[in-house]
This record gives sequence, structure tokens and C-alpha cells, in this order.
Amino acid sequence: MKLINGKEISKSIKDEIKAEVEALKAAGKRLPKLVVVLVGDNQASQVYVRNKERGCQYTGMLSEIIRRDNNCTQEELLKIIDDLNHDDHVDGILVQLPLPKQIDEQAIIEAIDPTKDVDGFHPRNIAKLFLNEEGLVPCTPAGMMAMLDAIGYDLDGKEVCVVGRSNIVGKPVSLLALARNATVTIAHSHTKDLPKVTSRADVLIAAIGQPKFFTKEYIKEGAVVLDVGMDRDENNKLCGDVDFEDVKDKCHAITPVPGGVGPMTIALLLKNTMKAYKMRG
Ligand SMILES: Nc1nc2c(c(=O)[nH]1)N[C@@H](CN(C=O)c1ccc(C(=O)N[C@@H](CCC(=O)O)C(=O)O)cc1)CN2
Ligand SMILES: [Mg+2]
Repeated sequence: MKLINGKEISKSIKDEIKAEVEALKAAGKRLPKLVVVLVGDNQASQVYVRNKERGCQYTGMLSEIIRRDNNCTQEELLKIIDDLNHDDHVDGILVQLPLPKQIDEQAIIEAIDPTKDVDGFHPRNIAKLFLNEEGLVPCTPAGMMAMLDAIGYDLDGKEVCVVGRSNIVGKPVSLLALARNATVTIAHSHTKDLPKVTSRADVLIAAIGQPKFFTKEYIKEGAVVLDVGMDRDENNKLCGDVDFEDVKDKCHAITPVPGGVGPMTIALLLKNTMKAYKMRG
């Protein structure tokens, strides 16, 4: 069994970006800048946002965090986004999710200038993904493709089963796999006989948010397993959607949690910020 080390792979991506930033610096050019907007006091979000800032610092890109408390209104947030959309020094805008209840997430996503939408969640970027056009691709799905590239795994003709149909993971990763000529099945909470469906998959993408849900009867012998879960087990320990210990000997390759898909999300965010910078010229 091969452990797909997201920490290592993400470091090599960050090192490439770092070298690009150093070249920009040496040429006396303006540097790429990411602005992250964090609303409220969600503990996990605080950690992720800090990691995004650290990622920027590592690569030498500029970053700023705009914080607002739980009572922030939709109007306030829309005003912040409008200002960032019009700020020429800002290349990437990311609003950390989830947002407090009073705010309509989709309205916020749609307010971001699509050329600065480094999350790739704006309908214009989703449409580009759908049409197989060049654009900003959601970071977690793009990170999973980068992991497959890193282990030299070709999706052409392979059976991929994505379990979970969220807008930020399940649906976009299905499109990316399809673009690589995989035969894609999207399974979800209404799927009948889930083990029968998943155990056909050469690549299983687990994105349902249920701790250690996928045990070995869900896995095909020799499958590649990508675990997007960020869950807590019975001892409140961080774990994925896959029961790693139960399935590991049955897999060809598997991502751990932590240290798998998570760190890739941050690396691909930095890559998207560099891409947005270049697209904006
Ligand atoms: N605007 C966005 N909001 C959210 C996104 C997103 O892509 N854009 N995704 C998730 C959270 N997320 C990034 O924002 C994220 C989650 C987890 C990790 C990560 O590196 N996890 C570590 C473990 C961290 C820990 O100890 O808790 C790992 O897996 O090793 C990075 C990014 C929802 N919101
Ligand atoms: Mg909401």
C-alpha cells in the first residue's frame, strides 16, 4: 500500500510557487496578493485561515486577513468584497466558509470578481469547469488531481466513484475526473446498495463528512482511495470518512487524514492566486 503524502506533495507545489515569487521579486515586479475574509468565530475556520496566511508567507506572496464578528451583515460583507474587487493590488479574494446564518453564501460567492475568485466557486468559474475551459478550479478537487499526478496515476478509462455531491468537492471533482476520461459515478445519501457501487471503483473519492464510514466492504481490491473527510472520531481525534486501518491493506494507494487532501487545498489555493495574478497581467 502506498501512502499518498499530501504534506510532501503540497510542499513541492509551494516550493514551485516560491521560486516564481522570488523571480518576480528579483525583476522588481509587483507581488501576488491574497485577501481572506473571515466572518465569525468558527474554531476550525480560524485554523484554516491561519494556515492560508502561513502558506502565503512561505511562498513570499502578500496576504491580508479581514476579520468580522458573528454579527456582520450581508451588506457589510458585500461592501468589503466590492472594495476588494476594485483594488488593483488584490489578485485573490477568498471568503472562508461557512458563513453565519444571516448571510446568503451564494450571494457572497456571486459578488466576487470571477477573475479574483481563487476558490473557483463563482458560477462563471463553475461554467468554465463544466465546459472544459481554462479558469480558476476549486482547490480541494484540483488538489486531488495533483495528488494523482504526483503518484503517476492516469484516470483514462478508470472507474471513479465520488461519494458526496457538494458544490465545493463532489460535483467539481466529478467534472475534473470526467475531463481526464474517467467513467464517473456520483453516489450520495439516496444511492441504493452503496457498497455495491463503490466496490466497483478503481478510485474512490470519499466526501460525505461521516467519521470512518468507509470500511473494507466498500473498497475494490487495489483501489486508490482519496479521503476528503475532516471528521472527529469517538475520542475526538481528527479522522477521515474512511476507516484507514480497516481498508489500508486492500488499497493500492490511500490518503491519510490529517496530512492528505487538506494540505493540498492550501497549496492549490496559492497556485490559483498565482494564476489569478498572471491572468490579470
Ligand atoms: N472558502 C472556502 N471555505 C472552505 C473551504 C474552501 O476550500 N474554501 N474548504 C474547507 C476548509 N479548508 C479550507 O478552507 C481546509 C480544511 C482543512 C485543511 C487542512 O489542511 N487540514 C489538515 C488538518 C487541519 C487540522 O488539524 O484541523 C489536514 O487534513 O492535514 C485545509 C483547508 C471548508 N471551508
Ligand atoms: Mg448561510
